[in-house]
Amino acid sequence: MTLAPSLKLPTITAIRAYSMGGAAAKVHGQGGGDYHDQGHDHWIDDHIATPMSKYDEYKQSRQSFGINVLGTLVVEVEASDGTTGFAVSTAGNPGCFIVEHHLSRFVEGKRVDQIKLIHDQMLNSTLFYSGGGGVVINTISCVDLALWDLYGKVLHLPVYKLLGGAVRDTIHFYATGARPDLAQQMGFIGGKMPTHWGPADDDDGIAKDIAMLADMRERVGDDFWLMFDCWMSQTVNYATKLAHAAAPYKLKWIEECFPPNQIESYRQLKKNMPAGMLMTTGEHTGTIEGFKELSDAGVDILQPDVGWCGGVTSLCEIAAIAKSRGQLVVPHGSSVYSHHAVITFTNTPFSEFLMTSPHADSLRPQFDPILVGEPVPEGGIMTAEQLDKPGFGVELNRDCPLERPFQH
Ligand SMILES: C[C@H](O)[C@H](O)CC(=O)C(=O)O
Ligand SMILES: [Mg+2]
Repeated sequence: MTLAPSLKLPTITAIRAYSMGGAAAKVHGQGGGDYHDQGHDHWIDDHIATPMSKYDEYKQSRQSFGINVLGTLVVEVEASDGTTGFAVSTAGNPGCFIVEHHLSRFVEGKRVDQIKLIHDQMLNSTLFYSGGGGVVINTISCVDLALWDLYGKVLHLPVYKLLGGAVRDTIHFYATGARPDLAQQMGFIGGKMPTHWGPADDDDGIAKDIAMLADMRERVGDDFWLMFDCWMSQTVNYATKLAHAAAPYKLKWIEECFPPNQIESYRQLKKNMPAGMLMTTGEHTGTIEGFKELSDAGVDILQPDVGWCGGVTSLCEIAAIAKSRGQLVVPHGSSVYSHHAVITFTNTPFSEFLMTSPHADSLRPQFDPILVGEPVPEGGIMTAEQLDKPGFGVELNRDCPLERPFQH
């Protein structure tokens, strides 16, 4: 078959990987693709419950145990017609090594539309060291996103149009941060707060997080959604007690109570949940098999991070798993990479906006400062028009302190 002349697509001539921030860098606390790499006076590092909270010395700050060691990974791909695409995720220098010395062989020389083939080759060739998740899958996700960006930029189409087009004109957002009451004033439909206490604090911990919820419910009134994000910090018993204590305050969902592979814990919690409250998780799950297991366990909302689950190519597969079960897929906040996908999903009625302003009191683009032109919801809403630019509609901010630690 010969393609129409206009459809003769260029090939990929080069892939380059850069890092910013993280433990290997001289400059820290900027944000970027590793949104946990913020300054010290930031809500996202203020005594949030984690699996490390059982150690007193790691209770106060997630940076103290290394949540920001990886830093930002930037992957840039260049086509034979001179077009470039790029993406960012969380993988820093280790990601740069994997891209330059391993994944580059599957990318260079392929046509810009061969994304699914490259995706399959990246996943299968890394199975012997990926463990089905973590920094390897973050890296593969970043390459996948860069390829979609390049494809859109070559065709002069936004990624959401390449994926089949928008199923709605707008995306409505809830906000994650320390101040749901301020998010309400900004037009968001709900607010998700981190829990600050966990099983090591026992009933006292539950009482303190419920006091925070009660105070927030008082501020926002009855109809605004409030949710808890538990960042893998709990046990089934603790999560069950917390969920029941939160029910009178109309907690909409309880998120990521356990580490990603504790499928049995999710199955148990689902059985114990108060009527009407949702159980959600998925941001640290890196395979479609993992999402199938979470779906089987009865998770109500699957929450893949498109930068950590295999990219847009995997996110579409995960959305299909959820759809086949009547479950929702509401990705973990990942800005444009998520917006372009979710506007095409029938089972994503709303999405997440992660507040990266230090006090969660103003709108700051999630991956600030690494993307130029990163859109933010206006009045809690984003329109399809805001996404109507080639690729993911953003450019790389070359004023950021990018390093290229490896070259092939
Ligand atoms: C606030 C949470 O601990 C985490 O930093 C972000 C997250 O899990 C989410 O947005 O969901
Ligand atoms: Mg979360």
